[in-house]
Amino acid sequence: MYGRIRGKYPTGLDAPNLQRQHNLFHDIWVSTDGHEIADEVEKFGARVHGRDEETATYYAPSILAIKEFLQKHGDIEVIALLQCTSPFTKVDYLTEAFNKIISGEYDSVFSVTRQHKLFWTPHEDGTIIPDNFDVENRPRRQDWAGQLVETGMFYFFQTSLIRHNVLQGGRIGYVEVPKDHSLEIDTEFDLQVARAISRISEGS
Ligand SMILES: CC(=O)N[C@H]1[C@H]([C@H](O)[C@H](O)CO)O[C@](O)(C(=O)O)C[C@@H]1O
Repeated sequence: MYGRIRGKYPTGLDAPNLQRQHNLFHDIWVSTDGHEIADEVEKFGARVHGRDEETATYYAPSILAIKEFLQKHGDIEVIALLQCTSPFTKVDYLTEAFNKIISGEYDSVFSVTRQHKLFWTPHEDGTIIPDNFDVENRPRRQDWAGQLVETGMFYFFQTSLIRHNVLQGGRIGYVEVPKDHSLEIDTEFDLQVARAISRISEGS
C-alpha cells in the first residue's frame, strides 16, 4: 500500500508521526511543486512527487493530481490520499481506515464527521423549505443521531476506481472523526481557528 500526502503544507510531518505512518504505508509521497516543501519532506524520509503545472493550480481537483501520480506509479493497487488541509489528522484514524480497506470488505474508505445541522433549501420565489427535518417535530440534538458529513482528511481507495473517475466507489466505508479534529483549512479564518485550537490543545 502506498500513502500519498497532497498539497502545500504536509500534514503530520513530525518524525514520530511519520514513523508510525510508515508502519501503515509502503511508501509516503508528498505531491508538491514547492522546493522548500520538497526539501523539508525528504528530511523526514517521505518521497517527493513533483506536481505538474497543470495539476498544481488552485482549481485542479485532487483526482487530477492522483491520475498524474498514477501515470508514473501504475503498479499501485491501493492508495491513501491525505489532504494537508486537515491539520488534525491522527494516525489512529488512518489505522482504522487502513484496517477497513485491507479487510477486503471495502473498496474505498474515507473520513466523515457527525453534524446536527438543520438544512434548508431556498426556492426561486424567495421562500425556503426544510431539507432534513420536519418543522413540526424539530429534532433536538439530544434525540437525534445527526448526519454524517464528508470531511476531507483522507481517502483510501482501490486505484482501479480511478478508471471510473471516482475516489469513492464499490463498497464504500467510512471512519468517523470527532468534530474537534475535523476542521479543514480553506480560508485565512480557518487557519486562525486551527492555530487557536492547537494552542488550546498544547495548553491542556
Ligand atoms: C478528494 C477531493 O475531492 N478533494 C476536494 C476537496 C474535498 O471535496 C473536501 O476537502 C471535502 O470536505 O475539496 C476541495 O479542496 C475544494 O472544494 O476546494 C477540492 C478537492 O479536490
